[in-house]
Amino acid sequence: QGEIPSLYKVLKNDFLVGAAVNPMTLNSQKEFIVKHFNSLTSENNMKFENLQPEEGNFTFDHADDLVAFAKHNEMNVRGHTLVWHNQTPDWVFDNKNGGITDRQTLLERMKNHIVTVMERYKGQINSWDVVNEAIADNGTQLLRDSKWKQIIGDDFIDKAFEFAHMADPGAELFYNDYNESDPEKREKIYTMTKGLIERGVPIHGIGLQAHWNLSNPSLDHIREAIERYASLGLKLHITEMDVSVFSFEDKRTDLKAPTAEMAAEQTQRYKNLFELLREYSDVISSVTFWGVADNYTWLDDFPVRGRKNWPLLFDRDLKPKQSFWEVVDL
Ligand SMILES: Oc1ccccc1CN[C@@H]1C=C[C@@H](O)[C@H](O)[C@H]1O
Repeated sequence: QGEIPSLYKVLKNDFLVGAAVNPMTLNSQKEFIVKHFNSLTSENNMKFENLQPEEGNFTFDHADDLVAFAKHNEMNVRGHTLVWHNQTPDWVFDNKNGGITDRQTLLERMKNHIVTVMERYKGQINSWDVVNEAIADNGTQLLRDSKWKQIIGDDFIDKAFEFAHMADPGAELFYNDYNESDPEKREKIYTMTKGLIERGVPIHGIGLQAHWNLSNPSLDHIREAIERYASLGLKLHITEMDVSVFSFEDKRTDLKAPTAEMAAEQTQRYKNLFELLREYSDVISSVTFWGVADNYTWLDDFPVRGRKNWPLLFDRDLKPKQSFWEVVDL
C-alpha cells in the first residue's frame, strides 16, 4: 500500500472523507479503513430498529464498537439516523390494543429514543442525521405521508430537532435526503428547512445523500442545489455518495463486471464530481461514501436484489480504481 496515497489526507484541506460501514466490513478491513477515511457512518446499526428493537430495550453493541473504533483511530462519526419512515419498528407507532398510538405518546417515544441515544454518544458523535427523507418525492405535497407525520403532524420535524438539541447542544444537527439535486425536490427541501430556520428550530446542516449515477443528476443541478442550500447559511455534508453504473430505470442483470465504457464514464464522472465538490469546500465539510469498496455496496440489492454494482473508488479487492487516481490527482 506504500505508493497509494491516503484518500482523506489528499482531501484534508477540503473536507472530512468518510465511509459507511457495517460489522462485517468494519472488522474485515480495519487498516484499509483507517488509511483512507477520517469519518465513519454506521450503515444500519444506528437506525431505530437496530438501537431500540423493542420499547425500552436498547441494543448498543454494534454502535459502541464503531464509536470505540473511531475514537481509537481519531476518526469522526456521523450519527445516522434518528427519525425516519424506514427501518423503524412497528411498536413505535402502535398502541397496546393493536391500533395506532396518539400524538403525545409518539412524541414521548421519539424524545426518549433521541435523548437516550444522543446522550450516550455525546462528545463522540459530532453530527447527526436527525430526520431522514421526510420530503415527498412526487406530487405537490411537501412532506412524505409517513406515520410520523400522520400521528404527530407536520411539526414532528421541529420536535425531532428540538429534542436532539436538548440532548446534545454540541452536536451538529442535519436534515438528510436523497434525490436532493432534483430541482423540484430541492425546492421542497429548501422550503421545509427555511421554515425550520424561520421558526427558530436548531438545525445546522443539510445532508445530500448523493446516490448518483453516471449521468444523473447533472453537474448544473448539483451546483444549483449546493448553492440553494448554502444560501440558508447551513453546513452541507455529502452523506451517502456512490455512483451507480446503472440508471435507476436500468434493471439489467447480465453483467458480471462493469463494461469498459461504464468504467470510463465512471472515471470521468468522479473526476467531474470531485472538481465540483472541492470548488464548494467552503460550505461542504464532509463527504461520506455509502460503502468502503465495491466488494460490498447496498446497491448490490437496490433497486434490483442480487444485482452486482461497482459504485465506489476501490474495487472488490480494495485496489484503487482509475476513479480514485482521478480524485487524488486533481
Ligand atoms: O436512494 C434511495 C432511493 C429510494 C429510497 C431511498 C434511497 C436512499 N436511502 C438511503 C439508502 C440506504 C440506506 O442505508 C440509508 O440509510 C438511506 O438513507
